[in-house]
Amino acid sequence: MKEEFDLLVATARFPSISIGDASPVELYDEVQWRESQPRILLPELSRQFSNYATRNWVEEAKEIGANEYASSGAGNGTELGKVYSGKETFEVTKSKSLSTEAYLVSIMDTSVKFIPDTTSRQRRHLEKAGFHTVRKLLHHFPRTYAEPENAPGKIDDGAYQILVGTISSSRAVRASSSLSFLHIIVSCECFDDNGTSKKNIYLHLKKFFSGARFTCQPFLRSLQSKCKVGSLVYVSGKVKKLRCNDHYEMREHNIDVLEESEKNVQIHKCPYPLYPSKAGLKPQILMDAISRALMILSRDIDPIPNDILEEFNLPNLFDAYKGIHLPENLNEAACARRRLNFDEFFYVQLGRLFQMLQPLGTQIEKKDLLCKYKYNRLNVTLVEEWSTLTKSLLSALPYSLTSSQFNAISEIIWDLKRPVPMNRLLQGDVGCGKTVVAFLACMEVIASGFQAAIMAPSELVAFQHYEHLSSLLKNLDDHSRPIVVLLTGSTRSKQSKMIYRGLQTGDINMVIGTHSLIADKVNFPALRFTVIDEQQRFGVIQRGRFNSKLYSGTLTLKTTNTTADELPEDKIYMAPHVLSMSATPIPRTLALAIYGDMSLTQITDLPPGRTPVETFILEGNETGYENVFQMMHDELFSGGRVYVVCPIIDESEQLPHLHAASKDLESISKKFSMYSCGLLHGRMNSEEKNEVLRKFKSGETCVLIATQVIEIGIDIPDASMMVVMNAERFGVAQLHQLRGRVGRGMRKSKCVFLSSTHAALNRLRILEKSSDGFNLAIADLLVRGPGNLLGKKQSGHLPDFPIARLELDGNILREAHNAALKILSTSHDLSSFPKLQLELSMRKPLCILGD
Ligand SMILES: Nc1ncnc2c1ncn2[C@@H]1O[C@H](COP(=O)(O)OP(=O)(O)OP(=O)(O)O)[C@@H](O)[C@H]1O
Repeated sequence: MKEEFDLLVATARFPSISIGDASPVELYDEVQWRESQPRILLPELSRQFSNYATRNWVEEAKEIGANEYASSGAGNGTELGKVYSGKETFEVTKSKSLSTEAYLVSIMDTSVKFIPDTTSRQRRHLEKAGFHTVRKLLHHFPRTYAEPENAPGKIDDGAYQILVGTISSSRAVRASSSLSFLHIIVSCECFDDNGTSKKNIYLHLKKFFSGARFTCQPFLRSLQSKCKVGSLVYVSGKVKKLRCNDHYEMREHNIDVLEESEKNVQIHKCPYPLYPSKAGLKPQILMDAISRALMILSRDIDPIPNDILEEFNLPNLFDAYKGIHLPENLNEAACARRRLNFDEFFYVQLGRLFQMLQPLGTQIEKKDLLCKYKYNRLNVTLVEEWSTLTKSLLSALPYSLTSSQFNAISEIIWDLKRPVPMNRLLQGDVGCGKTVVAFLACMEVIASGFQAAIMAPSELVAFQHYEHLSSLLKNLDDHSRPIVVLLTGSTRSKQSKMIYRGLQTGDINMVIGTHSLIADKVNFPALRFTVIDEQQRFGVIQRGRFNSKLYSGTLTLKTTNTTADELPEDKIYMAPHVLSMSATPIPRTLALAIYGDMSLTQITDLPPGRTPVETFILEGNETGYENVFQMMHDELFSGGRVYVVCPIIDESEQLPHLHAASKDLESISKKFSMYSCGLLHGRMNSEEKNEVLRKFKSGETCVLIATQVIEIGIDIPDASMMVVMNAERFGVAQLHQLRGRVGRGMRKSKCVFLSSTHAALNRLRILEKSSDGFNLAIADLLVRGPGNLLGKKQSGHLPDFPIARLELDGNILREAHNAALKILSTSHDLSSFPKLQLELSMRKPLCILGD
């Protein structure tokens, strides 16, 4: 009773966001919070901090808490605790009541005005720069540390260096009526090239200001006064030798001027944090505010229980903040970074898993789901238990499934039989055979009397899937063959209307289409299974819209062997199972970060008989083209078929070096006049595109000149060679996708990437060395970062990790995932961890939870 009341006081008055059926997640809003609080804690806090030097605020807070809550009948147990105050450590009494715990956690979210010795002017400046709360301020991390003791003794031309020195000249110069610059020369003591004797070197740092207002004398004087001659400074940047001996330019520099008082104190043995400035606030001011903010923290602020900290070998949060801002040595800073990094991942994982558990009804279901994640258990339904329809399609296939395909489909069917909606990502390299896995899963759902839908990323792919499935279904008996239709933006309106009606009445069992499937007018009374092909091409909202489909109509389903009347009522109102497919293999780490709540199935092998595509990286010069044309000639002569991919459709005056598909069609048709050539690009309508592809598939055309419309999903097993013009314009993952359009049949295939710049050759060479999409994705992740690898739509939903680097911190992410699972296994609704509950609501994973 008491605990409930305390938690309410601490949290319940924040504005909140509701996500789906989950209970509202509260948002911190400083102004509203302060205004709406019954003024139990904050005015007192304010009083505390103003008398900070002489008074013990935690003790008082406890007293206040005790007095306030005594009137509400709450008693408080007490124990001895410690509060860090910079130089001193106070022995204090600490309340064990939940309210005080919550209060200690919420210290992080109090206004910066409660930081000791903060003037109202400082506060205004901090708030203007976005530092409204202590948390915001403490999360402004140093970009690096200077170590005066270990400062590099030698100048390394071309390297990024941090040096300590004295300003020997500082000039603010008006260069023209609209341009000025500040030229600072810093003198540093360094070893000479032999490393024997010391000498003075001079670093030139220049900063330019453009605009008439930056050329006035007061401005120039103030610039100069900020960097006075004789000031001690840390400078960091790229060092570049100048002509004059011992003079160097420092590019992309940062300069930290030490205050007079710091001169003696700060040239200490500890690493010196170098902060990025923000909104005009000098690093020095930020550093000062941060070190004062650290004083009001105590060891109790850590919401993560001790056993988790011990298990994952993490420092306490208080030590982590201290360690990142005021480290004694670099090891301490690294350890602190690991903890803060862990937190970034942990709360995202905790939030997602928490949200996933919310809709589940019983404790058993919740436990079962968590166990599944925890032990990565492979739950499968054996072939014998598959429906007759699924088994019939399996026997109608012209090949046998690979073992990975078998595992994938058995796992999916197991999920389909659960009452909990599946949310699974099926990953596999290009051409590994994901589509047939999806088809088989659809049959299982249809056989149990429900509807299935496949949403493809383009009309071309939707059409191809439709043709592929229809050709497989032809081998089935008439009476068991389900009704499958194609619905895209190009479907004629009369036909569309019939399809809408068929879906509504349940006459149609399955629909393949594009995003037109999620249009409002499409009603699926019994949609039980949705496949989203190339899911990264769809936005999160588009994907999510399928979930609402089930509720949009009354059920009057007619299927081959079940009627609506026979369907159990309780099953009707479930959101559909979702299988997302992706051929852009995302490294597991990244998948976990984005899809913390998704199960992952991977197809790891390719159908038998496939040989790796031979890859050539060539420079697009005369010799390069001669070689390529010779290869094309040999390929066509021996009966192969060739794709030529160009980055643009029509020639462009602005980009004359880019190959245009329409222009290349002319030149290639001339060069290979014995063979017919086709053209495919995004401006053609659906019918034209389908016709061009049909001709290429049947061999009527042997060369297909196309833009990157063919990048996804196109499946023509007889295509045996690809030439990509201006390959430097594409990312590695994209080129791998393109290359995946060949080598899909038994014929040995080759792929040539022509780069019009010499510089890009090295980047492309990785494709020569590896044909494994996962390796390439990891390489791409390291080179271009997660945002580029995932593309806009997905990276927009990538949580914001200010300190963690996904490409490097995969292990910590996995640990954070396991820790979140452990916590939720102990308490499904986090009721045993009120501090965590509060912290989760205070943090900002809400945009992510909104997925
Ligand atoms: N087990 C198998 N044995 C032989 N061929 C197979 C097998 N599974 C699928 N295929 C064939 O391999 C080709 C590629 O399959 P599919 O289009 O399903 O691949 P995918 O994984 O969806 O590829 P992409 O990601 O490039 O679209 C198809 O022609 C398909 O018929």
